[in-house]
Amino acid sequence: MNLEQLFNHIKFKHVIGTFSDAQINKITQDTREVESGDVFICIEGANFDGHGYAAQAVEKGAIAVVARKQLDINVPVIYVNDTTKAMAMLANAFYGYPSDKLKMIGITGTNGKTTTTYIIEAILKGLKLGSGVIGTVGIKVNDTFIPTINTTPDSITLQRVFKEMDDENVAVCAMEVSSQALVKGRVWGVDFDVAVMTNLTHEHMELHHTMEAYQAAKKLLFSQMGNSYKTAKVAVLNKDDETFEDYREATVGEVLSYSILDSESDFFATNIHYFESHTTFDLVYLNETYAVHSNLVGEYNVSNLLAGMASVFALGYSLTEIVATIPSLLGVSGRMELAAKADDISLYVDYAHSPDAMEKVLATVKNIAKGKVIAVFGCTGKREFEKRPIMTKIGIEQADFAFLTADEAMGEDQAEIWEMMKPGIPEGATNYAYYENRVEAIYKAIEMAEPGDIVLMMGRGNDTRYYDSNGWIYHFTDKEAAVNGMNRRALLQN
Ligand SMILES: CC(=O)N[C@H]1[C@@H](OP(=O)(O)OP(=O)(O)OC[C@H]2O[C@@H](n3ccc(=O)[nH]c3=O)[C@H](O)[C@@H]2O)O[C@H](CO)[C@@H](O)[C@@H]1O[C@H](C)C(=O)N[C@@H](C)C(=O)N[C@H](CCC(=O)O)C(=O)O
Ligand SMILES: Nc1ncnc2c1ncn2[C@@H]1O[C@H](COP(=O)(O)OP(=O)(O)OP(=O)(O)O)[C@@H](O)[C@H]1O
Repeated sequence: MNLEQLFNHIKFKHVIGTFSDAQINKITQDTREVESGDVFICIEGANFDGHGYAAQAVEKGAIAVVARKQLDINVPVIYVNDTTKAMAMLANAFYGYPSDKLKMIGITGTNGKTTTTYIIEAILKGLKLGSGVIGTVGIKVNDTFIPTINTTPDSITLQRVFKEMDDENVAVCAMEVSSQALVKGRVWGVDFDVAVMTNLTHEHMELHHTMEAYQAAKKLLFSQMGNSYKTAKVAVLNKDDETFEDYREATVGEVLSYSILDSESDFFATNIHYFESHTTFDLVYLNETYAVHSNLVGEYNVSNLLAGMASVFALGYSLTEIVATIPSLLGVSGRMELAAKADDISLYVDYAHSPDAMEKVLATVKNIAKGKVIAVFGCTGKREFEKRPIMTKIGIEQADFAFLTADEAMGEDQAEIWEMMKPGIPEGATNYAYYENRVEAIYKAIEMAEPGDIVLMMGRGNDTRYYDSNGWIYHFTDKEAAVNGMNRRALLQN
């Protein structure tokens, strides 16, 4: 594709300079990635203004630059009034509108997005369909894994990945859509066939400031889904969540509701039985009952399973076949994952880092523990300060004993984080201890555990990168600390 062909896809523009016939190598918004033959797009970000990098992009071989502000450079400049919108339009055009060719499921909500994408992936694999996943854990194109920085990447990365998915015969892509991505236009031009809402609770206030703004941000996924009945669009909505009516009104698509409380919902889970390592329930859809067996535990995962099954069903696949695939999912990495088990003590790692997720996972663990529930958790640095006492309170009130410690401090002073956690300690509570060092907290929790107990490490899931108070970044996983802690316990006992 040459410059003329690419920029024909933008209606309102002012071009300074003359386009050459050269083929475009790629489009990018980052000078650190610029190669000869690229088109560079200037984005005004949170830290830098891309316009300041335009000259550097030309030095590195950019053959055209898209800008909003006046530039003095010796390659054609395409002026537009919104470079982020232009970036989404150009990325779609450059990669040939690949999301139109895939079946796209977008999942939003505070908690449960990652889990739901992996439920969908397992169903797709069970149905022998090519599958794509995009989210917090990374990108998967069938079985090829690609690491990412963002839960929902920028529009260029997205379109490039969709193209790759299409080339690799992916039939359905399940992607997490963060509220930040919706607000910042990262998913502009993504043709979702199905949009899913898990739930909405207090999170990400550093960006949205109020719950109303946060709810409005997530609603964009539903209001942006194609306003046409030529291709079927479906909104899969959680009837147990307060957003249900609001989001139902926002979409022109057909709605499939799901619930574990309301028998009037389309996908209704009843007769639910919770076991230590699996869950069974009856799925009722239009008076037909399907027996579901899942290796995921916890009430919240029944909701996630309903969302996952409804999403694939919305694309036209047989519900009987979908239900038959559910046992194939053994678990989701870092989400209630058994990290170690010995002496009848089970150690789980989980990604709960919001008050609601903590409540849900602690309730689940209390349900299955034969003995005590010993929790280990902290609060992330540099964000969501108001969550800190709330999480502290929940952890101490719900666990039999809570080891409070550091999560990723992200360069913030851990002593400061702890000061903000302290007001959440319930009056008179004695069932907690604070160890600044997370490894020490995990070891102490393991030391305390007796047969029948569960140690639950929350907040980090399967994260491998740890960014501490001093600004140092190094490899650290809760799972490895748990295994080492169990070995240490065995040594201490002998
Ligand atoms: C605050 C925010 O949203 N930041 C995102 C944003 O970066 P930014 O606005 O800070 O960009 P910037 O660093 O100021 O740079 C501006 C422009 O100059 C360019 N530049 C910059 C430096 C240089 O040397 N050369 C150059 O060309 C940059 O490429 C960019 O185009 O655009 C980047 C590219 O798309 C994102 O990777 C980055 O996400 C950062 C890593 C981030 O932490 N984002 C969070 C807030 C986020 O989006 N989180 C959600 C998930 C949340 C959840 O559900 O838990 C997510 O979807 O990941
Ligand atoms: N439906 C749900 N409702 C409430 N809590 C949930 C739900 N599903 C999972 N959780 C809890 O939230 C944690 C994170 O789950 P998951 O990674 O699936 O959510 P997410 O929406 O992708 O989160 P993030 O946006 O932080 O990446 C889990 O480890 C579990 O403790």
